[in-house]
Parts: sequence; C-alpha cells; structure tokens
Amino acid sequence: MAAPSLHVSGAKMSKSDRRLLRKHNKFKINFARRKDVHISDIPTQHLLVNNGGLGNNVQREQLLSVFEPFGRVTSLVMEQDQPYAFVSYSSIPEALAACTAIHGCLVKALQTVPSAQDVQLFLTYVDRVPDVAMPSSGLPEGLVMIRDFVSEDEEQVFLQCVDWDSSDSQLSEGAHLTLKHRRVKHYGYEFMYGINNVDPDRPLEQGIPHECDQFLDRLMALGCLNQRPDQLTVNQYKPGQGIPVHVDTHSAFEDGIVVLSLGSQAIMDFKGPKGEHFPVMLPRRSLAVMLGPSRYQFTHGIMPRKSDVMPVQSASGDSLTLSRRDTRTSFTFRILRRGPCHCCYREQCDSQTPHGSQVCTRRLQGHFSDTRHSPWPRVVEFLKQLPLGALVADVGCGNGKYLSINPGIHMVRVLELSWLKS
Ligand SMILES: O=C(O)CCC(=O)C(=O)O
Ligand SMILES: [Fe+2]
Repeated sequence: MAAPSLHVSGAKMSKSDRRLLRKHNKFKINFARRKDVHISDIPTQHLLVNNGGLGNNVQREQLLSVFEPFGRVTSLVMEQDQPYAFVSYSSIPEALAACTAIHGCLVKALQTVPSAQDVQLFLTYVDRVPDVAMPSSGLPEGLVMIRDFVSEDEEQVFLQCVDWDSSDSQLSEGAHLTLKHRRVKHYGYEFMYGINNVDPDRPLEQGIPHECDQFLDRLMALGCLNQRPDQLTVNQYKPGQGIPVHVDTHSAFEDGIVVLSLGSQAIMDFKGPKGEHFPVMLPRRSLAVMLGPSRYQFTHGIMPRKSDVMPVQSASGDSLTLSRRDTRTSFTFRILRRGPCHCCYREQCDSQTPHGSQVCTRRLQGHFSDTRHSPWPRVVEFLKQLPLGALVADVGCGNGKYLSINPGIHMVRVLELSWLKS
C-alpha cells in the first residue's frame, strides 16, 4: 500500500496526484454542508474517511484492520448508506501517522464482493465525530422472535428436503410474473401470486414435508398458534434478492404466520400505517411469528440487497456495520383460512372492503374455478398498468382471479354472461 505524495507542491505533482486532489476537494466541498462536524485545517485525533463507509460496502472489521496498526482507535462511527466513516485515535500523532500512510491508498482489504474495485481512501481531519443514529431496535406489536430455534443439523435437514426441481411445473402461470427475483416452492396449498390467494378446494399432492413434523410439534408447544399450519411456502433468495413489501392476504390465512430463516440472515422491514418502521434482523436459524398487528396491519418485505446494516456494540461505543448476505432459504408456515376474515384491521383486510368481499365469493365456485384458476399473464400485465381509479368490468369473471391484481382500480364483477343479457 504505497501512499501517493500528496504533500508536494502543485508544480511537482503527478497527473494522478492532481486527479486525486481534485476528487478529494470535491468531496470536502460536499461534506461541508454537514453542520454537526467541521473539517479542520490542522491535525486532530479525528479522521473523516471518504470511501470507507457503509454506502461503499465497507465493513467495520475491514476498516478497523486498516486503521488499528497506527494507534489506539477509540471510536469508529459508520452511518447508514453514507460513503464515509469517522475514525478517532487516542492522540493526534497516531491520527497523523495513519493519515500519512493511508491517505489516497488503494486498499484491497476493503473489497466486499469479488468483482468490486479496490477502494481508495481519502482522509481529512475533523473537529469531532458525530453521534450515530441507530436504527430502531424494537419489534412491531405482535411479532415474536426466537433465536436459534433450530440447530445447525436441523437446518441442513430442512434445506435438503426441498425438491426444487419439481417447483416450476407446479406453479400457476401468474407466479412467473412476480417471481423473477427469488425461487419459491409451495406445499399443502399453492399461494397463487396472480390473485394473491389460495384455493382451499385444491390441495397440492405434496403436503408439508414430514421432516418438519418435530419442528411443528415444538412450534405448537409454544402455544402461540391455535391450529397446526397446513400450508408451507419455501422462498430462496440469493444475495441481492428480496421480496416486495406486502401484507399476507387476510382472506387466505389465519393469524399466526411463522417464518423460519435458514442459511443466512436478512433484515425484514415492517412498516405500520402511521409510518412506523421496524427493520427486524432475522438471524439464521431463528423463528419469527407474526401475530396480531404485525400479521394483519404492518406490511413486511425484504430489500433486494447484498448486505444488511446492523448495529454493533464495541468498546468505542455503538456503531453500525455491514453483514453480508448468503443464500437465504425461508420456510413460511401458514394456516389456511376457510371463510372471510373478521379482523379489526379493516383497511388492510380484503374480506372487509368491497374489493375483498368479491375475492371471497371466488371460493363459492366449483368446477370453473378448478379448471381456470390461473390468471393469464397478459391480462395481469394489462390490469397492473392501469391508472389509479380506472374502472374495469370483468364480464364472466368466473372465479374472480383478476379482482385483486390491482388494488388501485375499480373492478365490476359480472359472474355470468347471461346476467349481462338480462
Ligand atoms: O422469506 C421470508 O422471510 C418471508 C416470506 C413472505 O413474507 C411470504 O412468502 O409471504
Ligand atoms: Fe409475507
């Protein structure tokens, strides 16, 4: 790691040194907009490290390994999404030594993905380090989290019992429109993404794998579910993949949605109706049970990211770091609802809005539903691109498969063509 000679006068500077200086000055001009920390013209014990932030995919441990050889690091502050970090030493000479050695260097240790470029660190003295705003560490009301609910051996059994090869042929057509970003397999009943619902009259050949039996016994022993789950959706996410924000359809499933996270952690964002936001870490092998408001009222989703920002506690105080995601496989166990939902969260309830009650009538239809339950992708696409408030008549709507595709439009449902004639 050879530092370019930044302290030479303008006339003797090489082309690359001049470029470096220009870049650094531009960054300093932008940073000066911050009111809580000021750039210092004279050396201090606090360093602002441009390009060494969470926004550059730099991890806390990597940054520490670069700075610790030059003295005692008393504080390392990383802020969410920012391309810079702050490092404090116990004395000015230590900061000076680090600055002389590291400023302008390409640092290999900071590569977080194989294709990533080396990171060039620019250092500036600042008067202080800011307090870090920690993400909310609470849980949405009704969410129960249990760490280490399954052992590493059990995790392997779960992961190996999924027969991915048979998943594609099993999914109804609408699924392929929504599942570009993760692999999914259903057991017990298919959750049909085209209509965001299940058909209780069409159980799948494959029920929940028997490998889950003991787990389900333990789950039931916790006492938070009234019935044993009869539907399982397995989602598999590669780093960078996620699941869009949603509330699991009320009319499809009862209270108590159980998520077992395997293979990797991920942050699931829960958002409430008043703008509440709970980024909840789902550690590998942990169990999350969504009950009450967290099941019915809060949306949940996973951002398609390669790493998650996590709080860390260290000798130098609270800070944030990045935790890289690996392939994550989640087992989501749910209890099918057989009848409309009567929850008290009417706004989110598809059973209690006009739009929702139409969806429920879908279940009253027999043979037609059995043979035509898959929405046609082109129709789904057409409905999705309609503007808010558009009016659509679904003449001969059959099992109502298109009624819930776009909640922002009005669907007039006409069951039989003969009704229209009369
Ligand atoms: O993968 C997860 O953790 C959650 C999956 C989920 O929310 C769903 O399938 O509805
Ligand atoms: Fe969900």
